[in-house]
Amino acid sequence: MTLKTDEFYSKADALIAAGRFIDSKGWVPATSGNFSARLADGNIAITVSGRHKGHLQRDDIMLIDANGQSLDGKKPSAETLLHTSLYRRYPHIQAVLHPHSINATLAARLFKHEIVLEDYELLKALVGIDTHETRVTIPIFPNDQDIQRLAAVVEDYLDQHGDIHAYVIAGHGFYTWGASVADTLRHLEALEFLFDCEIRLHGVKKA
Ligand SMILES: CSC[C@@H](O)[C@@H](O)C(=O)COP(=O)(O)O
Ligand SMILES: [Zn+2]
Repeated sequence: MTLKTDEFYSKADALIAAGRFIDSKGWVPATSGNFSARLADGNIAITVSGRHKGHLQRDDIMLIDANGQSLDGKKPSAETLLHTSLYRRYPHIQAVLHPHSINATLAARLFKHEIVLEDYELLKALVGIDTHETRVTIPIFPNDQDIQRLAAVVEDYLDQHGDIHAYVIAGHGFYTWGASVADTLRHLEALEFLFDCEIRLHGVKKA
C-alpha cells in the first residue's frame, strides 16, 4: 500500500480549497472539472472521478503515478491523461486545473479555433507576461470522448506551436496549469475574466 505523505495531504488540501473557490464562481457544475498537483517523487495527487469538485474531502483526492495508474485503488479522473501528458512534457508544471465554465464554453462557440487575447492589463496575471502589449493565443480543440486521442491532438499542437498558457476544449471547458496550485488558480481566474471580456465584446452568435 502506498503511503500518503504530508506533502500529499498538503497538496490535496490546496486542491480542495481551489475547488471550493472555483465552485463558488460556478465554474465546475455538476461534478465537472478535475484538478491535480505533482508531488516531489513524480507521483500525482488528482481528483477521484465523478466527485463534486466544490465539495471535495481528502478522500476525494487520490494518488496516481506519472503514467496515470492508480496507486491507491481509487478511480482517477476520466481525463487523467490530459494531466499526465502536461506533466510529462513540462517539468516546471506542478499543478493542472480544469474548469467547465460558461465563458470557456461560449468562447469556443464564438471563436471556433482560437481565442486571441491582447491589450488587457490582466494578461500580466499569466506567467512570463509583464505588459498588456502582449498577444496570447488560446487554442480551441474539438471535444472528444477518447481522451488518449484528445491528448495526442494537444501534444501535436504543442509540438508545432510551442508553449501556451491554456487550451479550451469546445463545448466542454478549459485546461490551465502552473508552477503551483496558487499560480494555476491565478491563471484560471484571469483567463475566465479575459474570456468574459471577449464574449461581451464580440457578442454571442446564434448557433
Ligand atoms: C459531469 S460531465 C464532466 C465529465 O465528463 C468530465 O469532462 C469532467 O470534467 C469530470 O470528470 P471526472 O472523471 O470527474 O474528472
Ligand atoms: Zn471535463
